[in-house]
Amino acid sequence: MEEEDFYFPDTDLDLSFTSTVTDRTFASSSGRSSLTSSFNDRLSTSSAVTTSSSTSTINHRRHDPHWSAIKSAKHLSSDGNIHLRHLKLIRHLGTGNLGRVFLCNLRGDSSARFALKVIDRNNLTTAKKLSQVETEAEILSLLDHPFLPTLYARIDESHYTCLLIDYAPNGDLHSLLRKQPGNRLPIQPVRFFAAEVLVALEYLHAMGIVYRDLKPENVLLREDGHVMLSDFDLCFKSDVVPTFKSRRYRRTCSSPSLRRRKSGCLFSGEKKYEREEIVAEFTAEPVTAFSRSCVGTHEYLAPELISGNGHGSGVDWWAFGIFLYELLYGTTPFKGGSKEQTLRNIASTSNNTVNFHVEGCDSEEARDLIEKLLVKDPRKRLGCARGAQDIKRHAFFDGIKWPLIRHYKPPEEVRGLVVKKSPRSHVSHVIAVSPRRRKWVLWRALSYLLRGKSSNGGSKNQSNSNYYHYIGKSHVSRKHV
Ligand SMILES: Nc1ncnc2c1ncn2[C@@H]1O[C@H](COP(=O)(O)OP(=O)(O)OP(=O)(O)O)[C@@H](O)[C@H]1O
Repeated sequence: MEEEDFYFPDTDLDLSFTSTVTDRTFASSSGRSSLTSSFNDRLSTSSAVTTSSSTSTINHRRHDPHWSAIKSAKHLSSDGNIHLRHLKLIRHLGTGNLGRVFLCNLRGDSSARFALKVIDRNNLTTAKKLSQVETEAEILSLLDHPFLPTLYARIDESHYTCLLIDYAPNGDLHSLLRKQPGNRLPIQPVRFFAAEVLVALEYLHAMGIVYRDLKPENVLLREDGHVMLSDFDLCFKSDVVPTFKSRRYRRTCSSPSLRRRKSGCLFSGEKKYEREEIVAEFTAEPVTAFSRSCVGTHEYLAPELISGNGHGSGVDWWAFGIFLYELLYGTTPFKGGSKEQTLRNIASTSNNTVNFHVEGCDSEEARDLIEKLLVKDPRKRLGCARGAQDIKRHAFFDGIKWPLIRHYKPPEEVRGLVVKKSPRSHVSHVIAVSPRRRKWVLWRALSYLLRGKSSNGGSKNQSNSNYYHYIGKSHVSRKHV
């Protein structure tokens, strides 16, 4: 497609957003819309972004080309703010419930590309839609995470509200799924995408934000193949009381040397041992979150959302279960012939009745995790008590070094995923390793680090890059209601 330039007139903006050059690759292809009826949740915090380009530059990514471009443009602006006249629209990326999204860059600086979400407030006919715009702007202004978009500027000019955010050139996961045989992905790419989404949800929950619209359409893919959750207009926010607790948990181990170890090791049979570990855990779940609004996308709605008796952050863990199922099986588990039937199927589900009689993944761990997430009673659902920690510990994610998650290399075997190599990707793949192998890898890494320390005077940077390098080499291993 030929790229066209759109120039913002300095005074009148009315004609600036009427272009219909659409990049179909990025338009949502599912037709699954999110429910927005009875949206009435109010955010509890005051808006952090009220004027144009007021987003703070204390962001840890201030040295990246996007922030540098923003800073230069601000210097050139007489009032120190970004205005629409500073932006050059390149093409239309897609249209959503609230507005249109354009690819753009700053005039005179094509090194950094952005997505500009343009909302014409004159077109928002209801108070509910206006409130959704404010919700999205407010949530975006709070985010600072590699798997979530950064808000570089909010621009309020004339009757437009524009949000300048990260551009994700690899489209969305739903479109990617449609390019795969059977509309499903192999287990390793699923582990990769699911792990990143899990970490993004964990961060949102720690900020007191309940997402409520998880679906492959809202998981965008960055240039380097890593995920970026989008669409925050259905979120709601509550308080979080972070806790730091020691917890005992049992792990199955097979090493015979454990037999000789102290009381923490429970003998259970000839070769298998259960070891009790005491782990200090940080949990920050919005446990007091409560809403009665029925919002989301039919196939992803949790039973408590449909019943309308009130819901909290557990709806995101239910949706995470549906998300995993869809990536692995190419469909959703409660899908009916109509939206009403889908809702009836979800409402009538009882615990442990997920239908796995469809062609797709045969991983027992995956099925077990999905079953534990798709539990009707939110009090018994995995993730609802201690948040993402419990899900991260599930065998499905065995072997993932969570602190290194953003350094994992995106899956290369996925058809249609064009990944630009990033210097950050040191760790080769998200491959499951046995506890024994993991211990060996850690032990080798430790001795490698110690050796490095004595020979290079203990340079921190040197040790870290060696560690990543070492781990890498040793193969650690649809619209609204
Ligand atoms: N940061 C981005 N980078 C690349 N494409 C984007 C970006 N944000 C949105 N898009 C594309 O623009 C389209 C419209 O996005 P938008 O967020 O406005 O609405 P939506 O995702 O369809 O959801 P809703 O209607 O619920 O708001 C999306 O389908 C997506 O493909």
